[in-house]
Amino acid sequence: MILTSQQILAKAIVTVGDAPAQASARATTYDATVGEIITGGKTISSQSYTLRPRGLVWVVSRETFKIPHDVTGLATLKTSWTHDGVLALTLGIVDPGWDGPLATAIVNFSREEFEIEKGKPFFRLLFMNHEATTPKPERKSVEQYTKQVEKLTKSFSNTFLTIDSLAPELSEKIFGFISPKLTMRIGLIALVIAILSVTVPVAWLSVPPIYNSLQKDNAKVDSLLENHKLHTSEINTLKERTLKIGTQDEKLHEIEAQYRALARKIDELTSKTKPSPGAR
Ligand SMILES: Nc1ccn([C@H]2C[C@H](O)[C@@H](COP(=O)(O)OP(=O)(O)OP(=O)(O)O)O2)c(=O)n1
Repeated sequence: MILTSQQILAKAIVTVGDAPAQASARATTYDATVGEIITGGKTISSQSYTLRPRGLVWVVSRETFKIPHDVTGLATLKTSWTHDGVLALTLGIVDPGWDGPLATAIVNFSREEFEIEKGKPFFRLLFMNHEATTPKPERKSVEQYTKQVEKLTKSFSNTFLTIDSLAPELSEKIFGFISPKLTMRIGLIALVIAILSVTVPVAWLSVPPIYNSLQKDNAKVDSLLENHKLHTSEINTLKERTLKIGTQDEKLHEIEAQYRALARKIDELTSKTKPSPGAR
């Protein structure tokens, strides 16, 4: 059975300091309020704390919860905080026998700053009545619990990773660390790699066709050279033949000339030996 706020008061579950808690504005739950705000191992002394985006802070409730043996509590963050992009890392069960405040780590997941004010509600507590149990009592004062949280937050980050706000910080750190000269060299190397990544595959694809066509061209050149050799030898044979014909022509001319000379002599002799018409 869920306890009503009157039943919560009647069972004296909630106390603030030594005084019993005021009546809850809720019908069946109790709103725990911000008591101490702790970050980086220290308790904040001011009345409020501005939780920046990605910021993480611990909150300890102002109230102490003394849970009877027949009651179990359930703590959850106020919905309006969740709607503002603020979440609690530890919610959960409050066991029978627990006698102390409650605490949680609050993370700002929003892009806006979030104001945490002491005395303002942050947790909603639901209590359920059941058969009596025999739990081991666990008592913690607000001071003890605050000291305990201070100790654990010394080794706790006060920010939570949020990539969009982390990216500018990281790039600032990286490019602040790397000199502009080195940045330029890295840029140039990246450009060369980009160009190679485009040209190498293209070259790789076009080399085999070019190689094949070169081989074909070489074969053509070889066959042309062979033809040229054949033609050259044919031309030489023809030249030799022409020369022979030339010499035969000359000899023919010579014979003709001799023949003509002989014919002339025969004519001369004939004319000499022929009796003149008056000599008879
Ligand atoms: N936001 C919360 C939730 C619970 N508690 C308290 C009340 C619980 O009874 C006690 C133990 O809670 P859990 O059982 O959830 O935690 P553990 O299992 O780690 O603790 P343990 O093993 O010591 O019981 O812590 C708290 O201080 N703050």
